[in-house]
Order: sequence, then C-alpha cells, then structure tokens
Amino acid sequence: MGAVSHNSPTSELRGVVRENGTVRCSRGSRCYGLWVKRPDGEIHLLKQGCWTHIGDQQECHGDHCLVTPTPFQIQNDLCNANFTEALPTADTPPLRREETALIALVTVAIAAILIMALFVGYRLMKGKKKLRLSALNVMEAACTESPVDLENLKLLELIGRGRYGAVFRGCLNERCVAVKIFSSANHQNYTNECSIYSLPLLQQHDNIACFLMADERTTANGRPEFLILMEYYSHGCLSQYLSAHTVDWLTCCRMTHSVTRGLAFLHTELYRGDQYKPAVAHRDVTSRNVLVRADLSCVLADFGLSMKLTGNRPCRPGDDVTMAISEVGTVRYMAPEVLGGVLNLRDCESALKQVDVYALGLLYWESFRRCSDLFPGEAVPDYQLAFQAELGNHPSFEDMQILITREKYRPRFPEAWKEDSLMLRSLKETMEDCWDQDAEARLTAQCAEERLSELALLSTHTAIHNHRYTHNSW
Ligand SMILES: Nc1ncnc2c1ncn2[C@@H]1O[C@H](COP(=O)(O)OP(=O)(O)OP(=O)(O)O)[C@@H](O)[C@H]1O
Repeated sequence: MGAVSHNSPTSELRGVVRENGTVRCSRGSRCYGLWVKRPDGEIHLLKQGCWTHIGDQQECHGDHCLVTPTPFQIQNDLCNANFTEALPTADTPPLRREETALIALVTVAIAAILIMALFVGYRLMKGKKKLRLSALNVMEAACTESPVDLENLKLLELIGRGRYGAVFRGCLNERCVAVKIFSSANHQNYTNECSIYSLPLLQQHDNIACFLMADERTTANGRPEFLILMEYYSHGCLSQYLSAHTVDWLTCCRMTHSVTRGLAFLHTELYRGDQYKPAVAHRDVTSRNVLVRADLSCVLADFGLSMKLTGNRPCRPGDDVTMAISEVGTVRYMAPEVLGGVLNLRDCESALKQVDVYALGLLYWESFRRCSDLFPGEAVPDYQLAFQAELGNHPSFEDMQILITREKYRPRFPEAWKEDSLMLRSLKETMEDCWDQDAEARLTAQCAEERLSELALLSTHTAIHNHRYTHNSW
C-alpha cells in the first residue's frame, strides 16, 4: 500500500475542488492518495483528498512522502488523479544509498581482513624460520643490494675459532663473505648476536661490522647449526693486523678513533624518526673483536655478549639475568670491578659502559705499542696482548683478579714514551683515563673519541722533535 503527497502547483484556492475524479487542493494544503495493490497486481484507489491540517504534526512538507516502506513509488500528475507504478531506480531515497554504500564498505573490509589473515598464516606456515629473521633481512639492504640465497654458499677456509663459534671465509654468489658458525650449545650467543645486529640504525654506522644475514641449517649428521654471514674483512682482526704490521701515528690514531667511534655509537640511545636504537654495552671489547677494513679503518664486531641498556627489558639491579651475565667477557680485558665481583648494578647502564671503556684503554695500549712514530730511532716492539708479558697467553681469572683488582696493576708504558711531549702525555693520559681503577672516573666512549681526534691533530714530529715540522691533516 502506498500514499503520496504532492503540492498542487496550479491551485489558487484553499480547500477542495473535485473535477473529473480528480481532487484539486487549494494553496497551502496538500493532496494525498491511498491505493492498494492486490495479489493479482491490480492497483485500486482507496481514498483521496486534501490534507488541510496545516500546523499539525502530520503535515507533509515535501513533494514526496512515503508513509510505508513499499518498494514502489506512485507518481502523480495532477496531484492524485493518475498514477503510475515505478520500480525504485535512480530515485531510490538517499538513506538507501547510504545503507548500500555502508554494506559494500563493510563487505570489502571483511574481505581484505580475511585475505590479510590468510596471507600471514601462509607466510607463518611456509617460512617459520625465515620469518623469525625477517628483521634481519631488512638489514640486508644496508650491506647488500640483492637478496641472499644460502643454497649458493660455499665455505672456503677456516679463518678463526672463538669460544662460541668457528669463522670461515666463504663465497656467496661471487661475493666473499665471512661465515660464523655456532653449534646448538652456543645458540644463545647466536640469537643474542642476531638481536643486536637487528637493532634499528646499527647497520647504518660505518664502524659497526657489516651483517648480511643469519640462518640455521642441519648438518650431514643431523645436528642443527646456526650461521651468521658478515662482510669479509681481509685484514682480519686488529690483533692479527698489529701482529703483522707496524703503523704510523696517523694510521694508529685513525684505527683507534674508528673503534672508539663505533663503541660511542653503540653506547648511545638514539631516536631517529620512528626508529629507536637503545644504548648497548658490548661487554667483550678486545682487539680480536675489532675487524680491520682494507683502508685500515676499523669496525666493532662480535655482539654475542652484548646487552641492551635502555628501552625494553634493559638490565636492572637484582635482575637474575643481569647478575648472571655481569661477569662475562674475555678475562684478559675484564675491568677490576668485574674481576672483583663489585660491578655497580644500581646503575647498570653506566657500569657496563665503563667496563667497555676499560677494555678500550687496553686496546689503545696494544695499538700504540706498534706505532713506529713513537719509537724514533729504535725497533718497534713486537705486538703483545695486554698483560701477556705478565701472565702469558692464557691468564686465569684468579691471576687477573690478583693483578688487576688487588694490585691495581696496568700495562707498562715503554721507555721510549717517557719523553715529556704533549703528544705522549696526552696519549698516556687518555689510556689512564680509560682504565682508571675508579670506574666512574673513566672517560665515556664519546670523550675518548674526542681525545683521539685531538691526538690525531698532534704531529709526532712536532711533539718529539721540537717543532721541526708539522703534518696534521687527518
Ligand atoms: N668478518 C670477518 N672477516 C674476517 N675475519 C673475521 C671476521 N669475523 C671474524 N674473523 C676472524 O675470525 C676470528 C674468530 O672470530 P670469533 O668472533 O669467532 O672469535 P674471537 O672473537 O676470536 O673469540 P671470541 O668469540 O671467543 O671472543 C677473529 O679473531 C677474526 O680473526
């Protein structure tokens, strides 16, 4: 059943005029018609007339007013005399259009969510292992342009063996790479190293080793092993390089400055855009964990023991994990407070940074002992690890405790460094300020970096040979 109201455009008078079965309504009133549609499809007029209750709530103000939800509309020529039945097409009321649009939108959204869920599910099922490393794969972009496929990896020779894994020189798609392989016993070390390498911004730094990717595989005898692929540094680690080469002042400053720069960056908490890099302590700074580039600049490597100091789950005093790992590192490079078991865990962040700087001081000593400019007119001493002369190649924890914590012993400066020059004084002071017994008195890595920049500006010849000439471009 339908009812339509229509303003009569031609009526002059207010009231009702009947002509030829048509009701003409006077101005101000509205005409109406009431029809019924029978089951056989025929439409019969039930009632027609004028709506004169102006001001009533029921007053109809529009040209069309549908009072039932009937899907057809009756159009009316002379108010309500003739009518036709029209299917709802372009004249569909606005509310219907909005409803349709809303339904379409909801349908599309549900379909999109379903497709996304299916896609994620598929990825999870297919490449569980790969997905776990997806954050790492992002970093491939930092060091390689093309995706890495381990199928083509060839291991060529063993180049080193550490406490946690063996390192091979390898070849991947014509590219020379270093491959560090961890057994399942060292899985924790592997995941920790991966998690540090996957930190935002880390791979953008020039003095952090270039990580390519990580993966796991099963050996021929069925055991799992874990791989970290890195850029291959042909000079190897710093201790290897210094064992085989002496260096001039500027080169030595440059090498030590670059390691320090890497460490200062690692220690820094950084926000860049929407990326966050927590402050990280390396916790195993040694001359074996620094790698040397072809241009002799250095990068910090080996983050298996590293620890986030800020952000999610930083170290906390009394924390079991923090306690358990507060005494790790390489014994030779352990700070007195670590050897003595008195690391200040109340300020874990500063304490662990200070431990790194202590080891950095020893690394400076090892490096500058191979600086030819600091031994004018005499042979440069052979390379030595810190405390190698005192405790040999494999010092025990107890021997180190006695020497470093109790006796407060530090590496001896060579005779040739006794000369009172600004450069030698500054150099020795920098080392001493790094390995100070009082951890809080030590330089920060950032300060050490500045000191090394300044040292590089001091010419050996100026300092040692009474200003005869200078060369300070670095
Ligand atoms: N990317 C690399 N390029 C070239 N040589 C490397 C690379 N990574 C490691 N090496 C060499 O492999 C050696 C072993 O490295 P690894 O990190 O396994 O042990 P480490 O640092 O010597 O000892 P530890 O892990 O016990 O501290 C290094 O000393 C270095 O000479």
